[in-house]
Amino acid sequence: MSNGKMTPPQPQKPMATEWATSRIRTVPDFPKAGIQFRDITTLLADARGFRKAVDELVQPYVGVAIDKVAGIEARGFILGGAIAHQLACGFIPIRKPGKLPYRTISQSYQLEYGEDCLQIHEDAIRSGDLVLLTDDLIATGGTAEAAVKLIRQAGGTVVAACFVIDLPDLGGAQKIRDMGIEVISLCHFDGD
Ligand SMILES: O=P(O)(O)OC[C@H]1O[C@H](OP(=O)(O)OP(=O)(O)O)[C@H](O)[C@@H]1O
Ligand SMILES: Nc1ncnc2[nH]cnc12
Repeated sequence: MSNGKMTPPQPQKPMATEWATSRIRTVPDFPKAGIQFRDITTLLADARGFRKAVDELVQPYVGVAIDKVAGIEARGFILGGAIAHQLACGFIPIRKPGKLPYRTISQSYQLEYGEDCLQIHEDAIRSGDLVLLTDDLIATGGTAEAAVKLIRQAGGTVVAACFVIDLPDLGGAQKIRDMGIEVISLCHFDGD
């Protein structure tokens, strides 16, 4: 300050996304010690919260050319099904290994708390399909990155990726933006 006076503390404005964060439960030390698990089941169980979450995830893509919504197992199925219905698009499940019955393409990846693999049916996407990717949460971005690689390998173009929660300190959203993909999220938790 040039006049030497201290700025008085400003009242914290409620975040625009307070409606979402207030409906998300944090479970400490799940599934491993030190992880603050952001649990969206409490948001999903709330009729207004679930509807608003889906409406806000859909809103930027109304009128945008999208052929398919791809949802990542497991919570991405719940959101992705609703988003695909609202956008009148097809839905593609991106699943954990051994769950899809037909021929698959696989991609392994690192998690915040371990390693895993995702699969997609090799014929789930037609060449040139425009795909909206969704999941409940993006942390390190390893899961979403693997999903993007699968969609691209199958011949699709990822138009955007949308999440309820971003953990920005883990850098995942930036990782996906660096792949040339628009990322939106409804709320974020800092310090994870
Ligand atoms: O950005 P990342 O660091 O990759 O983490 C994000 C992923 O972690 C969670 O799923 P989880 O792997 O816990 O699987 P689940 O859906 O079977 O619980 C979440 O639903 C995302 O899919
Ligand atoms: N902190 C977290 N909460 C919920 N899901 C997650 N996936 C990776 N990190 C997570």
